[in-house]
Amino acid sequence: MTPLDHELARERAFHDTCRAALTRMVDGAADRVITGEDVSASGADAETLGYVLRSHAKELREERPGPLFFGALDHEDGQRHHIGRRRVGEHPAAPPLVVDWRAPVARAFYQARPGDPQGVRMRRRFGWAPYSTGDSADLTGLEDEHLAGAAGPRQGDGAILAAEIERPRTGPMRDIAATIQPEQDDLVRAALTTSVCVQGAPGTGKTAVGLHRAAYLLYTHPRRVQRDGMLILGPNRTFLAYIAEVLPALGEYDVRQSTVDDEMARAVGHEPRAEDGEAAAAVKHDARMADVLRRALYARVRTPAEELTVPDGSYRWRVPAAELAGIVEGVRAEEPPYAIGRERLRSRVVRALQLRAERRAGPRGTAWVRRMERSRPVSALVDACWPRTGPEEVLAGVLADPDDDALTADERAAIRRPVPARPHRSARWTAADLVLLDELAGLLERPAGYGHIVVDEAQDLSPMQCRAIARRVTASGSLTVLGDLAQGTTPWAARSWRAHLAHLGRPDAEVTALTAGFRVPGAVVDLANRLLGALGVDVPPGRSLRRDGEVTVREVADLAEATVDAVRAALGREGSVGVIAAEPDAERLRGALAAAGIPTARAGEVAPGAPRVTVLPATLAKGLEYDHVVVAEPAAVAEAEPRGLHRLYVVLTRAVSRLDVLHTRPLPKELAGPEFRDS
Ligand SMILES: Nc1ncnc2c1ncn2[C@@H]1O[C@H](COP(=O)(O)OP(=O)(O)OP(=O)(O)O)[C@@H](O)[C@H]1O
Repeated sequence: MTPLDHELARERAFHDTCRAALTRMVDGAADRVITGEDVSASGADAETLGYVLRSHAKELREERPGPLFFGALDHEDGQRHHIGRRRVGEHPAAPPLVVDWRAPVARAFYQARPGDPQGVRMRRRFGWAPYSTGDSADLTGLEDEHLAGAAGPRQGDGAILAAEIERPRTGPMRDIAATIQPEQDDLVRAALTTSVCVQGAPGTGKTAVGLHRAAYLLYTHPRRVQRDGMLILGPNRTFLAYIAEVLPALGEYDVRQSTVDDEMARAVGHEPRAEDGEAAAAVKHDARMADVLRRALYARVRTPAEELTVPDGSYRWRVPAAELAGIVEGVRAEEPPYAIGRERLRSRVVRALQLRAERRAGPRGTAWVRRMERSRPVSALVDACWPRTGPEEVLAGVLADPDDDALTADERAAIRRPVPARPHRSARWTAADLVLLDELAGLLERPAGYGHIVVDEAQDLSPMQCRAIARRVTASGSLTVLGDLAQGTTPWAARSWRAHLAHLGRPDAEVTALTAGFRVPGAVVDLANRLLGALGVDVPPGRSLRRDGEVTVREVADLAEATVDAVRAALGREGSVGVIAAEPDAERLRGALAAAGIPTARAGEVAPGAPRVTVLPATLAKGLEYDHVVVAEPAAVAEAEPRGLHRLYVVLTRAVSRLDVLHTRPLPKELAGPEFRDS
């Protein structure tokens, strides 16, 4: 037996020990589940405790089977820690067999290096068979890195890390807990109160960082983050389906994952049932709309023309119009949410009545105050000066007559739309209208916030969408903003992070650039980077950490035929295949592949058993990745929309290993250059 075999045998035996302990943990958790009938605590408390324990037991039971650790640290003080996706230990107070990757003691696994060993003598990485369900026999390799002290020889050459980075992709996105890199770890473990912004070239791990940061914060601040809630926002449902498995794999099940559009629809209680033209959408998403809406709402507030008279038994209390006007102006100047302003006005008016009453007739109690507040004259005054209203009514008014100097005549014309005065509930709102309704709802009442929001593909948000997100963060909460200015494809996409962060309510958040790419091979990065100069943004170009990669760029006579051939060839290798084209081409190519007997999936179909080939329109490619990508007719992708070159940049950078670019028409000139050969 070689020393390596001996170590592997020892580690497999330890894994068996951990597995047995985990089984006892699962059984123990189930045994500890109680209900209101089992304990003497008050019914509600027992029910809450029971719920928590039941949830914990259920999570443990439903945990996906897999290896229980991926690394280990030998510390200079002689301690050894195995590190895995979750803690394994039967007794909460005793040292665990496996430490959770998020625990402070695990940090050195990601950060220690020869010049700065952080008390670590040796770091060990374990190699597990692909798709292992956690059978100890699947532990097939280990690599040791001696960082300090009596340095022994390094076993392995970093192949375990490289294999993890270069592994073929199938199914949904996976977690990267085993291989988080130091610069990623800094972002993952930033303090809860710190809002971070990551400008990352394609495939640098922005999404991965955001999801692991979410898991880290939930582990490190369970009470605070769980109490206020955590929200992950992605660009579309296809993307959400792709990332949906990552947090559960890290043991976190209670995180809301949504799109901005869905979040708006849920908040305002309407689905979008109409579409805006380009010009109207551009105006509605512009930051100036915030002022337009605020002015429209507060234009409803009026100063009273007459004095207030309230009968009270044999008395009549009077407040002169000038004093009432002062009260209204005073409340308005305080800029409370509109609904609170209404109640504040009511109580100040009653206070003015009370002062008069007490001067004449002695102290008035709470019951008197309540009676005055509900009295008809006071309610009529409040309704007249600070009328009750709702977001739909105000927006309908703005769209019917967008009479605000902040907008040009053309802009007013672009959004002018007759909306039935009543009932507003049945109006046909557009997606941009929902954002405006949400802005108004936020002016009427402060919404409940989340403790932390992770926003992916944030470069594509409009200023108004950014404001909607900013409103949803609690006063002490924070944001993780992830994006790439070069991948901005919406008409309002950000060109600078500073301005964007200001709309997100975090003008001072630090912007960190990630440039080391885990997805895109060097040859693909080189091709995509040819577009960068034409994209009008100042971002550092990405580079690749991968050693593999092939690119072919071919002019072909028949796009469908060439696509079928390229896909056939790709299917001879391992991994997923993505065929990406402009919308009408995508449908045509799907048909050609079907006719050739090649089944295809639609974007976002990640269920086991889904076909290996996905055909998708370029507009849905953002955030996704495939081992082999066939880009059909790049010129059509570039021409399909105003920011078509940005879209093409996104499309080209979806390839994990191999990229075929097929074209019948000339390539966009920005992409043309020296020919690519297989590398
Ligand atoms: N430290 C890492 N170890 C292994 N794989 C990694 C690491 N970081 C990222 N990856 C992998 O690289 C791929 C790209 O990551 P991710 O999708 O998070 O990048 P991104 O910056 O969001 O990309 P894009 O902007 O193109 O959408 C994913 O498959 C991810 O799992």
